[in-house]
Amino acid sequence: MKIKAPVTKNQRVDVTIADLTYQGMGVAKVDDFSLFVENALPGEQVTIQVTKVQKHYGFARVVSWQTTSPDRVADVDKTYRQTGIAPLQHLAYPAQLTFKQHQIEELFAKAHIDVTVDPTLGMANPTQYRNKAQVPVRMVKGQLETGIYRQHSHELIPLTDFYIQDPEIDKAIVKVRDLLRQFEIPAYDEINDKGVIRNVMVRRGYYSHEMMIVLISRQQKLPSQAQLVEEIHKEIPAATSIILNVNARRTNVIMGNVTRVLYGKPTIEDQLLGLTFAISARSFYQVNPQQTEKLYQMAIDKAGLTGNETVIDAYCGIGTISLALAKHTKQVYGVEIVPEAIEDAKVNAQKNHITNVEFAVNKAEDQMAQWQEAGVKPDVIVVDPPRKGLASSLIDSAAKMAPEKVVYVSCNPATLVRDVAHFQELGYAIDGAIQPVDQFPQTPHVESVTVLKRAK
Ligand SMILES: C[S@@+](CC[C@H](N)C(=O)[O-])C[C@H]1O[C@@H](n2cnc3c(N)ncnc32)[C@H](O)[C@@H]1O
Repeated sequence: MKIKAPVTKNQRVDVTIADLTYQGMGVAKVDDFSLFVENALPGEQVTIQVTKVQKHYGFARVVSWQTTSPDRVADVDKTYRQTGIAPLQHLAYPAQLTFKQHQIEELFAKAHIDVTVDPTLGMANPTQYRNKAQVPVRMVKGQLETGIYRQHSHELIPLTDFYIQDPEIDKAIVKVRDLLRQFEIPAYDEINDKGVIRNVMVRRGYYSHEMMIVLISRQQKLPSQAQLVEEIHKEIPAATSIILNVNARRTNVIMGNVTRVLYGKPTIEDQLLGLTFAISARSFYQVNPQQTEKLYQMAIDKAGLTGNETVIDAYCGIGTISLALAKHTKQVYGVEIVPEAIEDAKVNAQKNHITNVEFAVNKAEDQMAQWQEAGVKPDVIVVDPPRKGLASSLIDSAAKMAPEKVVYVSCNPATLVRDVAHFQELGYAIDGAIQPVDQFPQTPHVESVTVLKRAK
């Protein structure tokens, strides 16, 4: 049945914002037809102008506010919202934390699963927290620029202060940008698939202050490579690792498969919970180090280890959770799909003199099936998957191994709910409250820890 939208493009309407989507957009209803409105908060009375009408919903922008929410932060820089750096910046931080808690509650309620969600653990200073930046390099108005894309586009907005990033990283990006200009290294031209330098990635150790700079190039070698590297090293002495990554493909994936050390070490080091970790360019490492310590401690506490357990850490990255758990238990098995991350994990076990861990490079779902067939009997399984959540077969294998507990570290409550429902079908139930931890302030992303316990 064709639904006739009650509004047309460019029409102005007075509305009260009814809700906030999980992406941070205000929701206005006109005769039950939803309009998504950027920079609008629940309760606000606004005049909106319709910008797009689709079959079942539309989009609008605020023309004027008649009333504003008590949770509104005034005078925010709209670039941070438009680029997706900080889509929730206009919402006061305590309200952001409540928004995240409610998001988990709502998603479980929709699935008819009874849960308690504790208040989100936030940060004292919820800005400048990111330890990693990946910025595109493009020509804008005839000049090489670094910045960020406008949301849902490939239009580069030049930027030097990224607001949620470690300011030392922002400064390093500007220095690299200036050197790229000085050596006249051509920026990548996406439309014609020409040019050289595509992206710059910078990662900085929160405790170590070591910095890794990765130049992502379309070519095997950069023009003036030796001089450029020498100058980067001179300008940024903290850069203990300067890397070239080659990505010659026409793709939105940032890194290619070839990684070459141009200066220093292939890894930088950082510490978490008193352990030292080597991190290579292509390995995952949590972006908010202060909150990561809280998150991991929460996962360790909730695992309730006595020292005698066998634990599986699925999606283990460079072994951060595995090694933090290893100190509290008998044996840990970790699995991860990225080979470089597992190389880091093995080095990290040695660095921290930890011998009761075994790491495997594999798809977690395949490795879990192999462990199950081999008769591994974990007492606890920790999972920390990417946003798409757990493979269904992983849950089946996990349940067959009958661990007492599953500790689920999730960065996406929607897939968490789906996976919890599957575990419930296999005899597991949520134990205690779900704990959200704010890993991504100013953004709508929600991280949490949930414990599932096997029915006796
Ligand atoms: C959210 S990260 C967690 C990593 C680690 N636990 C940490 O806290 O640093 C998810 C990890 O899963 C890995 N991954 C993605 N798909 C996978 C799969 N099918 N099997 C195993 N690992 C996978 C990614 O490379 C990434 O390291």
